[in-house]
Amino acid sequence: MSTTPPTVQLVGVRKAFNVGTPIETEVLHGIDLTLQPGEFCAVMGPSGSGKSTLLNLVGLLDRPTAGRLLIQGQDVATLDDAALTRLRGRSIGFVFQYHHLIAAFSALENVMLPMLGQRGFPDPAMQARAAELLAAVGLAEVAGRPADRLSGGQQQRVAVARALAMQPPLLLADEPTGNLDTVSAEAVFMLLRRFSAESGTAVLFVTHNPALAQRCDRLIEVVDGRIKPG
Ligand SMILES: Nc1ncnc2c1ncn2[C@@H]1O[C@H](COP(=O)(O)OP(=O)(O)OP(=O)(O)O)[C@@H](O)[C@H]1O
Repeated sequence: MSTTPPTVQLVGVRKAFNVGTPIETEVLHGIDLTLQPGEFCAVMGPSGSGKSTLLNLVGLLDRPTAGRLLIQGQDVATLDDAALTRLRGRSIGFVFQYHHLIAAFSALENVMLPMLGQRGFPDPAMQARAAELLAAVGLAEVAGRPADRLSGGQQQRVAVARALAMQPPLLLADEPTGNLDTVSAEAVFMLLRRFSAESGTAVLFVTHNPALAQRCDRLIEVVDGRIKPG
């Protein structure tokens, strides 16, 4: 019998940074966390508690100093940097507070970028998929407009469409609604919720907004580099 592995599993994960040889400072002190497919998990915690460090590890942008990290059952310690990059491109979408769109590119071109990264050349199917995603986030009318001529809320919705382009099993959202007004924040949140429910994508959603956090499937709190028991 085959069972689907958790999308993310951390066992005793620690992260220390070198802050001048030989001084190391440990920021995460043994994190245990399991995220199942389709689970939408809010991450809260004071500034500096280690939330972004945790997301960087789960997003394969950095490696733990100790402990085990598995993505869809695969222990990432067994992967070299090239394999890690491939796994990240295939499996993980990112949405940040500041969306990092390419200003001069149209909304459509920005959404096509991850697909281009995988294929290396544009094709009509890619364009159709990007247009479909923009329609799904309510931006069909502005698909051809350069990113820097969109409102903040529209830009963040483009960033969400871009993150979903590869249909990743895991989405990491670091304060994606942090710089948005209430109406735009609600639209982006609902979009992420809907996408996760429809596609079985597991989501880690860092937020300082307790009202949004309460509406997630689960809420974890990171305090001083540990997940608060609760
Ligand atoms: N590359 C690094 N080198 C040294 N220390 C680091 C590094 N990255 C993060 N830190 C430290 O790790 C701690 C946790 O930082 P982190 O950015 O993960 O917190 P956070 O919970 O995401 O905060 P915020 O809510 O303000 O974004 C902080 O004390 C920070 O200074």
